Amino acid sequence: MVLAAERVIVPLDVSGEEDAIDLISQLPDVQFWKVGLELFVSTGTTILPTLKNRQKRIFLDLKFHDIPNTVAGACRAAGKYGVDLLTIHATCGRKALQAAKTALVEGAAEVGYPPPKLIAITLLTSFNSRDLAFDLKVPIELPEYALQMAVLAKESGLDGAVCSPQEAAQLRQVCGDEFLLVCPGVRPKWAETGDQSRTFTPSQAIQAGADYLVIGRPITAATNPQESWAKINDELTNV
Ligand SMILES: O=c1ccn([C@@H]2O[C@H](COP(=O)(O)O)[C@@H](O)[C@H]2O)c(=O)[nH]1
Repeated sequence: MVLAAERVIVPLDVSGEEDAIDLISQLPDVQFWKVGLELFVSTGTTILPTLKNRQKRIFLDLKFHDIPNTVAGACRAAGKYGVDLLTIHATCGRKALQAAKTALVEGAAEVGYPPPKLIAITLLTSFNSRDLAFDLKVPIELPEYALQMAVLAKESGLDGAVCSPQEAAQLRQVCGDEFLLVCPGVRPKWAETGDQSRTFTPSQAIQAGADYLVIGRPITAATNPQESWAKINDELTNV
């Protein structure tokens, strides 16, 4: 039996701290929250101690993408907040991924936190095959591209990858059981897809091998977020 509280991460994709705290209070069963670009750029780091004080786990999803020295500096700083998960784009390349991982572990250790997990974005879940081929001019099939990005992350010493649940089974098979797979692009049958292209339902995503599902708007934009959370939990308990 799968419990949403153990496997679902909910993004705080709002622009104000009050709205974020309101969501956290409305959904007391959510243990793992994602802080992404919208909230971080709007309000800075203040939500991080709020989450820690409530004993919540933190996925800091800032999707770093820069040269080795710069991502290393950002990761060293992020490690000092006591976050559990942090993202970087695999397309930063091997040297930047390695430098980022080393700096993140050192930053956390400097203030006595356990090492956070650094996971690589393989290919954003809003992309489809056409976007990859015609806009990015990548001349290989999408699943193979996502797999190669995950392999690069693993070879560079990262802890896992962010991938579409549609690619999770293949990544799991190639990268092994210890490699963390975090999957956005998850949509219950009753939810709108929105800007996500490569989606699976929550139960399909778990069956494909995802460790964590990131599910935002189907919960946070619902008239009754608690009811949506309960429906997702019901679906998962039957997996
Ligand atoms: O490839 C990616 C990487 C990150 N995300 C983030 O996940 C959530 C998804 O929210 P929904 O409302 O469930 O679509 C969002 O914060 C994205 O920034 C992603 O969707 N795809």
